Amino acid sequence: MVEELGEQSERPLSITDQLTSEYNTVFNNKDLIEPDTIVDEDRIVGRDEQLNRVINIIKPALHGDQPEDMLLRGPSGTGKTLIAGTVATKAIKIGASRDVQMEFVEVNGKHKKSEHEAIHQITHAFERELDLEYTSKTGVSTSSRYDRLFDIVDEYLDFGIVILDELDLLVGDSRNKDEPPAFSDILYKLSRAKRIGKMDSSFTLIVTTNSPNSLMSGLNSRTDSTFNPTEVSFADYNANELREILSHRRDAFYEDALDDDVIPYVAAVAAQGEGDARFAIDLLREAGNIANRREMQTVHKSHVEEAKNQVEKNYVVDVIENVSFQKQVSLFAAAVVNLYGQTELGRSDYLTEMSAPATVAHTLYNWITDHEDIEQRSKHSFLRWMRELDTYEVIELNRKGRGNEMGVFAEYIFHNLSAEAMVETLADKDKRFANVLEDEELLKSVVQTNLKNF
Ligand SMILES: Nc1ncnc2c1ncn2[C@@H]1O[C@H](COP(=O)(O)OP(=O)(O)OP(=O)(O)O)[C@@H](O)[C@H]1O
Repeated sequence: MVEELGEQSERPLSITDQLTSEYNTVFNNKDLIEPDTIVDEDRIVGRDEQLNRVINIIKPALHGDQPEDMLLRGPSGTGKTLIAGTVATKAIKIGASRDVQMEFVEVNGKHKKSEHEAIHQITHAFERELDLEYTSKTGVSTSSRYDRLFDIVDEYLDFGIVILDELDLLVGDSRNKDEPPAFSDILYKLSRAKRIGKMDSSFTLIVTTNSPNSLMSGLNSRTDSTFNPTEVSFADYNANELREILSHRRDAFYEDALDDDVIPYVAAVAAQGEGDARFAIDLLREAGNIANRREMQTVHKSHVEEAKNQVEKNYVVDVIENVSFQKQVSLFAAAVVNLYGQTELGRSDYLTEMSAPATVAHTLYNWITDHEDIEQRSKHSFLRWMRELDTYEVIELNRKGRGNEMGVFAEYIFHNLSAEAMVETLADKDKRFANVLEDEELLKSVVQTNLKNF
């Protein structure tokens, strides 16, 4: 049957005309403000002390001596990876000119779920850098992955640099509570291999973390005695420093494409938050994207204002997707209380429609773990994870009095990202969360009964 098309509205321009029409963009060299670009030395602002320390630690490798391992500590976006990557890249170039064969690889603990996956990734990155045949991740034991890594370093390199970014996030979901986190085993096995001289060549570990306490307290005693890094601290940036960092990338945009107040404004917004240079750069890029979408030739302050919400949301989603499974279950429980408890929350004298009381969230945590046969951890652990999510600014932890000497209670507030968006994000990520949502009426009644009794 021939489909009746009916009367068609005139398309103003053909697809070809649209694709080939004039292309306007505010970006001259967008790469400069893309997330993973390692910029040249002359675009690094400040950080002289940290640069000097990292240089002095790496330098012995160029003379055949073993550098110490390093722990670069400090909040997100303060230049830890940038400094480590820039010094490593330069050292490799100098090494090549002196016949010292060096290579560096970087792996981020945030995106890795297990020790096996992380070691495979390191091995794979060396294989890629050295143009070697890739070996498979599956069907081989973790210890043979380590062996392959040590063989590569031994056979092809005088010296390897392994940057382990945000390593404290590599906890390893499938471990039970008595086992140390995955990062403890990784650090133990890598640093021990050097100690017992498993190879003729050697490597150094550069670990970066936002949370040195979680990292160091997660090490078991055997790791503690083999991994003794030199620590280098990175503080967050103030508005002036952020303005300088952004000004050094001004040429990412065409000459007249940025209003004069855009860079100072982006710097001020980022400084008010965490003093995070990544956030500042992301905000500037997103403001440019918005101007482009509107087909405007100049980025205005209003575009930054608009971009702010989007960038903040992306950050929260990124954290949620990458925290350990138990933290996700805890957050899911609290978000479910808020999402399905709106009626009760609205009626309450002490709570608001943006909150979820901690005790009810914990009851739901127990209910969800029973429902999906997930390992149930203590209330103490639940409260600790939620406190951590507060420090990552996923939720806000608030303590409130009920008045009339009825005591104080804790509540979680959802203002950066709605509880609904959190529930959706998690349900898309893991089918156990989607299962819990299947019987919506049951879930609602569990939440509401618990809120009534609160
Ligand atoms: N001093 C600086 N000069 C120029 N650019 C900087 C500086 N510090 C950070 N940046 C830029 O900010 C972004 C984030 O930096 P980087 O990835 O090094 O942060 P980090 O401390 O490793 O963060 P995280 O802990 O989240 O991994 C990168 O684009 C980096 O180039």
